[in-house]
Amino acid sequence: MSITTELFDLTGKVALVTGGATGIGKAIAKVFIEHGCKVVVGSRTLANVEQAAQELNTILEHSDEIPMAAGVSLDVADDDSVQKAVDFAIDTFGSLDILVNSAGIMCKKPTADLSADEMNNLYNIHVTGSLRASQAAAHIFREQHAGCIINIASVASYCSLTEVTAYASAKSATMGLTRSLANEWAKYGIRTNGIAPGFVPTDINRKMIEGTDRGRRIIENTPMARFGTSDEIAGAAVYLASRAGQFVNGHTIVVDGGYLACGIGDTFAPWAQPSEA
Ligand SMILES: NC(=O)c1ccc[n+]([C@@H]2O[C@H](COP(=O)([O-])OP(=O)(O)OC[C@H]3O[C@@H](n4cnc5c(N)ncnc54)[C@H](O)[C@@H]3O)[C@@H](O)[C@H]2O)c1
Ligand SMILES: O=C(O)C(=O)C[C@H](O)[C@H](O)CO
Repeated sequence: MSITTELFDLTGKVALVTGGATGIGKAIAKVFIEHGCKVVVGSRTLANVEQAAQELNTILEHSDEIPMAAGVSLDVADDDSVQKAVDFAIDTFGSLDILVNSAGIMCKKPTADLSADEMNNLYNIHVTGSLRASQAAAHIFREQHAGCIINIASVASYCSLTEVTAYASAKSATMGLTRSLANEWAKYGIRTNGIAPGFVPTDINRKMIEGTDRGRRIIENTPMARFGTSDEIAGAAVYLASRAGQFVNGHTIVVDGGYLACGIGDTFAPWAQPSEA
């Protein structure tokens, strides 16, 4: 094995990926397996995670004989369910080294109509859900004085996007959670970082951005002039989880095709665009 490969090698590691049956979480599970990591994918519907695990087990030759993936029913809004998922990872693969908090939901509506319940629900899934899973995993990480937590934030952690106030608030808090865990838990050998993806059409946002004016404006404001793919987000997770990222702690890496860097003041303000006449 070359030195370069070893730098990113995850052989012998075990990861739990919340929301790992679809989208970005599933892509992270896939690239982890390609780098030697065993992965438990967790999501609310058992049939979905079992199907995802079955697919993930076909990635590597012979992985059906030595399974690299397993699925567990997981609701990050429920303490017991989160603890059971962590226990499942230990029972199935013998350890837990990496937690990826990718579970998420969207709520799009004008802020004037946003209810406190909707706001709290988004916060509960994205922020408190990540806290629950991180606390459960940290029991294991502290015993072994090693562990890596990766929280999936968003470009919405950094800038305003129209009519996704609950989501953007929760994603901003995700970055705060990341910094706090990085600060408090480094002494236990735990590193906590985040990834802030740009716009990737997945179940969470496809209807909002594929073939819509909103999507067109996003692409116009992205220097690479396209949406990203889940696979393009996943590489950052390998970097953060492997020896390559072993001194990185408390940061959120933006992977957005240049969206945040290019000046997005007019992104969602069509009334501010110069007239075509
Ligand atoms: N797609 C994007 O453009 C984009 C951009 C930035 C950040 N994100 C974030 O990336 C993460 C993954 O989203 P995605 O784009 O892959 O969408 P996705 O809808 O494919 O993935 C979200 C997953 O979370 C699961 N989930 C929802 N509630 C859950 C709960 N209570 N418990 C357990 N699992 C639950 C869903 O079933 C789904 O599998 C989310 O946190 C999302 O906010 C996505
Ligand atoms: O605001 C939009 O149009 C979105 O699609 C929101 C994205 O899904 C959001 O940035 C994902 O974190």
